[in-house]
Amino acid sequence: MNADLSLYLVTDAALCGDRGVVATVREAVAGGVAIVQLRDKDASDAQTVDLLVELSHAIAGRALLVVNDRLQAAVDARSRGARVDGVHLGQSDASVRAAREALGPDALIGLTANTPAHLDAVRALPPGTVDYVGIGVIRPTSTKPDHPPALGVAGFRTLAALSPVPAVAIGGIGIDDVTALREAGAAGVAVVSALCAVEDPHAAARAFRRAWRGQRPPRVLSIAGSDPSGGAGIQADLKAIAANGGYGMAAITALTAQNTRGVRGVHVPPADFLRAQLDAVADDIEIDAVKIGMLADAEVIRTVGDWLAARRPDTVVLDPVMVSTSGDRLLDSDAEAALLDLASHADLLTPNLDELAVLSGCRVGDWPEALAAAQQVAARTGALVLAKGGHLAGDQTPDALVGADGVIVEHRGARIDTTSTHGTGCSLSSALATLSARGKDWPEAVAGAREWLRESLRAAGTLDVGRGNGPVSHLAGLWQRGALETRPSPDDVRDAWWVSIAEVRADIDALPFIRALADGTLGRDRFLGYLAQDALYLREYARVLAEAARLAPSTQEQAFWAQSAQGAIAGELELHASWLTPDTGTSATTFSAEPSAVNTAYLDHLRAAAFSGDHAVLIAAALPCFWLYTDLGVRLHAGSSGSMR
Ligand SMILES: Cc1ncc(COP(=O)(O)OP(=O)(O)O)c(N)n1
Ligand SMILES: Cc1nc(C(=O)O)sc1CCOP(=O)(O)O
Ligand SMILES: [Mg+2]
Repeated sequence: MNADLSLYLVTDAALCGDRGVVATVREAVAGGVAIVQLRDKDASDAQTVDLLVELSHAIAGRALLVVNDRLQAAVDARSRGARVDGVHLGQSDASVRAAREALGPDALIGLTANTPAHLDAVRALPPGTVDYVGIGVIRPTSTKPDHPPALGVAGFRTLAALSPVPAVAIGGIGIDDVTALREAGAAGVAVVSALCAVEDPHAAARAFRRAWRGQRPPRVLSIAGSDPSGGAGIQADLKAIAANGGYGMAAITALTAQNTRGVRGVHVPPADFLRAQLDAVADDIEIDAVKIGMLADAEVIRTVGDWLAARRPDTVVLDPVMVSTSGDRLLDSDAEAALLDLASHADLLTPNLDELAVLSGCRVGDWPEALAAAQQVAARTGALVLAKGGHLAGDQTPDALVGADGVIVEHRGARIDTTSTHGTGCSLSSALATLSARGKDWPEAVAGAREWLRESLRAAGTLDVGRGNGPVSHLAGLWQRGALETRPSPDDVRDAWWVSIAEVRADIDALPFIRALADGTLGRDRFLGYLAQDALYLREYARVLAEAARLAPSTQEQAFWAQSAQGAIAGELELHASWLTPDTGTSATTFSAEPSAVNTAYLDHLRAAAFSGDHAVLIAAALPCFWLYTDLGVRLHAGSSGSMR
């Protein structure tokens, strides 16, 4: 069997503690463990069979499952319907030939080998009898008191070089050993205490996977349709993967004739050719993550499901393309049922609201209903669900990561004013798969992918592609950060800053006070109260600007800051004085009101920066007031607080 041995968990009931073996395995597999070995010297044969059956259900095809020593237990568990992929045998356990005979040609048979003679014996066996060897111990370990002498990495390297089959390192391995062992020729690392005896096996497994992967970009395979206009499908996926730091690959499930104004036709190649594409990639390249998009019919869906069952990468994101933008169901009932089955192979699902309604069978008319439906789908499939609010009415577009127990994290933000939304679902799911494959946990991946997509949407208008709904600008971030020029101009840097804080600006625009100011409904007292606070603010702000003048490195800057300080006192206070007097309906006490909590916090921030003695820190703290005030004033004056600039 051609197995992924990279991260190999060997269980130990005592080290798993109160959490137990099954929960430990479930968490570690979710974190990226590729193969699990049930090892328990104290359990009876019957207990071992029972636990194999339970582990088989818990793993559900997400990793391989083998048993230590007990060949009959593997046979018996299989007869009870458990998926037991094989057995690991020591030099004094049953023979590997008997194991191969009992479990068949597709089973995974491992053998312990600690000397060159052991490896010579493997070489003498019929090819295909042993799939891998376990070589150890790397260093002494209390987990296996009767362990052989420690080899160290060098000793492992020597033996691995003699092995006719892939060699897994074991014994006293920690996260810091991974790179050296991989460079010494290990096909994987087998660990017990480093995954069983830790607080968070999921996080530990992800750390091991990151260490195993090293600094190379993750390999992300898109399994989706082709959109020749470049805005959606594998074309969008490849751009999104690259923009988020991955190496993109693509197996095409369908060819479409489409542009930004719609789909003219779809051609679905034979499903066995899709399988051939998938196997061709997997046979040659270690795939770290897959993103699954358009799957045209039940046969194609089942083909992908069968492939995942045999060669599942660490991360699987399924974007369940089931409903067209116009609301038409794209799949027949057989295909929808097959897609729901496929969903149980995924780590994360990214349905839009219409697809969430189909998957859950619930009404999804508003955001609370979307969250409830997402929780129901998560509970049913075992996958996490990203509920996407983009199709909601109104000017808010929330997203929420939801699990079986409810909302894990929710993001809110104003809708970005653009019609260039073609391919946003494809792009987002590809970004999520890539960020997860780079080692981010799902909340981090969701936050990063959402921010990247919003930046791509904000810049989409600059592409000017097609006369329909155009694509997002997948590489906008790279372009704006000057990745394609030698050095961004000050204007480019300023523009990039505006783009990077666009969500903050959108939130400011959405503030009730600003909206009331913009549409003329702000009450007089509210405005006078604001002026009173602003006057208190300006008095202190002037001191900060004076400090900036004092610290300024050049006379020109010194003059600028001194004039600004004078302006804060003279011009603004004079304006407030003309408003905040008894004949304008405010009493002296209004004017001398104490700074509000927000005002105080802001002033404390500025004072801390001012008296840090660092000019750069001071002007970095002081300038946002200048820039945002001007920006807001200009847009309010222009009577529009929607378009940014
Ligand atoms: C992956 C792997 N390698 C070596 C061993 C040790 O197996 P064995 O020699 O049978 O010793 P016990 O595990 O039975 O004490 C292993 N279990 N897994
Ligand atoms: C199960 C086993 N077999 C070994 C061998 O050398 O064959 S060492 C070992 C235990 C490894 O535990 P830990 O990762 O906690 O050191
Ligand atoms: Mg043994």
